[in-house]
Amino acid sequence: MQILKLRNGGILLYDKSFLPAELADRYWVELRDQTAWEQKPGIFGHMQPRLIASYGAAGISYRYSGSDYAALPWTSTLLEIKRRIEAVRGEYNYCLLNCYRSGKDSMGWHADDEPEMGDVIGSLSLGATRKFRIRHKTTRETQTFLAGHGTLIIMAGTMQQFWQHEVPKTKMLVGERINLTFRKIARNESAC
Ligand SMILES: O=C(O)CCC(=O)C(=O)O
Ligand SMILES: [Fe+2]
Repeated sequence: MQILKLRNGGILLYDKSFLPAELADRYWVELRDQTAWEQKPGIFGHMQPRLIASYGAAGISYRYSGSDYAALPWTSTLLEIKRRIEAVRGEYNYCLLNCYRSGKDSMGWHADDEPEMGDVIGSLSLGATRKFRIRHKTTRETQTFLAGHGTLIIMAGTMQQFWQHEVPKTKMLVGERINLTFRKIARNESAC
């Protein structure tokens, strides 16, 4: 496990081989086959270039790219993975899953800095290896990490305030990748 201290108090934990291969294989098959994958429109009405699904505690929903995603109830696979990541750092009540079907699927530069979002986000990758890049919002300093089968990346500290991250498209022939981001979302008490 590498612990990187980034500019302005960002913290990134990187463990390339967090999961043993057999366990990563089992989670990969279960999540690929048992997740309620959907493709959703993004902010400009185009479809997002990936499939998504969200799971979590009862009553948790998450606003993202202008849409509200009510969490489906936790599955035993997701609870097992959540416990493993919580043993490293964080405490989570929500998981957003992304499926990148090929090198054409991607996620653009963003920060998960919504006010209701906790500052520790645990991200597990399965399947094809893709680049996960981070960029400082003002200095534009950039670092690239390889997120492969069983890689854990935890973003913590002030990372979402000062840094953005992306999964760029690639022209290389790559297979499917599933990424899970575990988050802690504050309940919206004043929902009307
Ligand atoms: O796929 C990844 O590694 C990143 C996913 C991500 O940044 C997000 O879901 O907000
Ligand atoms: Fe993100």
